[in-house]
Amino acid sequence: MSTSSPVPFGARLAAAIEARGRVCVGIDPHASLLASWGLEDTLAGMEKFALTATEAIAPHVSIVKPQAAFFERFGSRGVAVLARVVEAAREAGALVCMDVKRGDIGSTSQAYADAYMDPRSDLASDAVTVSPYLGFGSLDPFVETARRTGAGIFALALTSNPEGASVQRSITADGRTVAASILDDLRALNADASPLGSFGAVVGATIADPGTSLAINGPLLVPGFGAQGGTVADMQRIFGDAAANVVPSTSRGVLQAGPSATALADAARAANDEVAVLGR
Ligand SMILES: O=c1ccn([C@@H]2O[C@H](COP(=O)(O)O)[C@@H](O)[C@H]2O)c(=O)[nH]1
Repeated sequence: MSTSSPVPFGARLAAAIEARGRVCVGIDPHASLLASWGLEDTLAGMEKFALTATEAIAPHVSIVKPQAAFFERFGSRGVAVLARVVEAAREAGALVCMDVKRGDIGSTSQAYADAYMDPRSDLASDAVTVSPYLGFGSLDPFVETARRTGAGIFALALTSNPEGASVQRSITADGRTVAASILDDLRALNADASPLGSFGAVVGATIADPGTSLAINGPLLVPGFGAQGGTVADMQRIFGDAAANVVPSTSRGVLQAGPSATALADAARAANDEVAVLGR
């Protein structure tokens, strides 16, 4: 039996970005995209969309981000397709961030961590999005499971939707914003990590001034690039010196190029080229 420790997510992500670029492409089988691909809004249509997109895009990017909701809406058979997407992405050499935004009381969070981070589950991914809004400490099971399995987390800090600010920019009893306190907690988890910690934040490409340091020595998953209007210039403004740790994420911006596999691959490569400036 091997006793070697798993390579942490942060180190694996840093190497993947070096090899394949920093863009993350979301696998989001929206009903509207199925229609534009000429597919029916059925389980079979969703399966065709998700696997075509994953097989075309995953060989060209460091990481993909399936949005679980678009699979869950087809019930258990949709979740089975999600497991196949995870498998197909990994076979193509891409990391997988499962976008499920989970978080609950600690004992329930452990069950979510088992589902999405433990290799014994067919939904186990390299990283998972988590919600810290039951208190950062409620994420401990995700943190401990990540350390044990070599997975990572992305905690929602400053999300791309305009409604997020009403909670995330609220001032806590110690005078920090809620988002700043989440970022501080992530920075502490990443304190000794090199080249990159495994405990990341979600920060939208559509936000105004973050109002706090985004340097957490961990990855910054940045949705809102593309269809939601966020640009490379926005990311340079928002992230400043932390831009080197940014993983811009776009779903519809690439997926709308389908159903041609060649066009999807070209769109993924173009997105990668567009954001390459962030690391320089
Ligand atoms: O703050 C957040 C957190 C997550 N998302 C998710 O990212 C994609 C965005 O899709 P686009 O088509 O590129 O707009 C989607 O799955 C969201 O649930 C986000 O947008 N903002």
